[in-house]
Amino acid sequence: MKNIDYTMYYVTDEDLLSSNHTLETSVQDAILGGCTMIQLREKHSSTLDFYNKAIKIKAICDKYNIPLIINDRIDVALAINADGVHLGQDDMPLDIARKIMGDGKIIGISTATLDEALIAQQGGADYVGVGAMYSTNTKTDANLTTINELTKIKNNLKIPVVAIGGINLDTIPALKPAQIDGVAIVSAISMQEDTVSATRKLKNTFLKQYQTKGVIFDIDGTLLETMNIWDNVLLNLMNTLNISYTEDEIQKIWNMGFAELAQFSIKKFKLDMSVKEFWQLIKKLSVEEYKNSKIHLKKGAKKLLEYLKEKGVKLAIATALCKEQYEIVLTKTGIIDYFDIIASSVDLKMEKSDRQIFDYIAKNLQVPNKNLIFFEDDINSSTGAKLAGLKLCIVSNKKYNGNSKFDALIDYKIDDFENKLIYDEIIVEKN
Ligand SMILES: Cc1ncc(COP(=O)(O)OP(=O)(O)O)c(N)n1
Ligand SMILES: Cc1nc(C(=O)O)sc1CCOP(=O)(O)O
Ligand SMILES: [Mg+2]
Repeated sequence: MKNIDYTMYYVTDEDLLSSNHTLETSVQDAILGGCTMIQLREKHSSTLDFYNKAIKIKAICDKYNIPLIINDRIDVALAINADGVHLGQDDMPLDIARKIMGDGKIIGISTATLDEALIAQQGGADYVGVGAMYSTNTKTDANLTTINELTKIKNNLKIPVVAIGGINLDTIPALKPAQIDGVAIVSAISMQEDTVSATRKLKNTFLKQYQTKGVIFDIDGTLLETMNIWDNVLLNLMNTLNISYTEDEIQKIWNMGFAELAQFSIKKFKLDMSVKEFWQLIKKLSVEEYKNSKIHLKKGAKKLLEYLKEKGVKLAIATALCKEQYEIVLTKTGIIDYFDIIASSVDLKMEKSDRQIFDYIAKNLQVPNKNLIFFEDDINSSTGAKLAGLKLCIVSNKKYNGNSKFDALIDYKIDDFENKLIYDEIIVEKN
């Protein structure tokens, strides 16, 4: 099956756009706000206009690697090589559409009942759009369906289920019992001036309905108070190499990854060493420091790990430390056995700014991405988690300056693990 994220599915309607937007800016901003899929729905355009718009929207979707679905028109979908088409009960029959489109394309089918949904699945649909959940001015001829029917559909289908019709910040929480794969939205995105923020709020509200079934922790600065150790590592690094960073540079260093620090230092001090040799030196110095120093867990960390284990929540680590480093600190602090998987970005050659490492952890834990939360102190290392559709909780750490560009990605912010918010809202849901 095609690996598509249906979480936040923006269905366009040019007539509804807020006056500060064009179709293109609206789609681009929805994507920046976390929309995972776009449907171009043009009910009044000529074929030429539809085609021209589709070409432009395809370029935006390709730029961000977001799937583009064309509403109703198989010819337009094929002409622009869209990812798929969405068909209603009165549109082209599914079997014919599949013959024309081929197996590689996504075909979504509108359904209002379990019977329709089962027929769509049997006929080879890739997903179903279920609605209208609530009456809506955007499509006045849609039959209403209930949350109960939606839940039945989700429980009886293997293919993804998205809800449509009157979905907004107020109605999303009611969808929770169905635990569907995503929401398809027109007006609650199109009509907003601040599309980025509106989309983000809708997505976060939707993601909150997923119970946390797995928690991923970063190590340095998040689970462990190891930042003073890294002060010493930096000092020893400067002494060993006979170099000196300015105060300003030291501030910036806390926001850099190891590779970036190596490249920066080698260039600045014209060091006669490779990035690999620089990393080996840091590794050696940090291993010494980890071995010789007292290492403290962040306040409340042990209690939280015990609590999560008892609740059957899967636990993982995503760290930039390699095995030799993390084994020392996790063993010294007595927490190494809590984790079902420890993923080192260095050992796996995957960046935390990329979603790959989070997809890897989710697969190994056998927990869907939507049910995972990532605790991290460095926002720069958190973009991958958001790209993978995880919830994100930042554990404040004074060493990191933060980055306003990424601030909007944060779902929760805490100072340490004693914060009641973790137990009352982040991990345990209040019904
Ligand atoms: C995701 C999704 N679900 C349902 C629809 C409605 O399709 P349809 O019934 O064909 O109505 P129109 O959108 O064509 O007016 C949809 N477009 N997307
Ligand atoms: C396009 C569409 N299809 C529906 C269905 O029930 O199949 S409801 C709908 C319109 C959804 O718009 P809004 O998010 O503004 O309510
Ligand atoms: Mg249609």
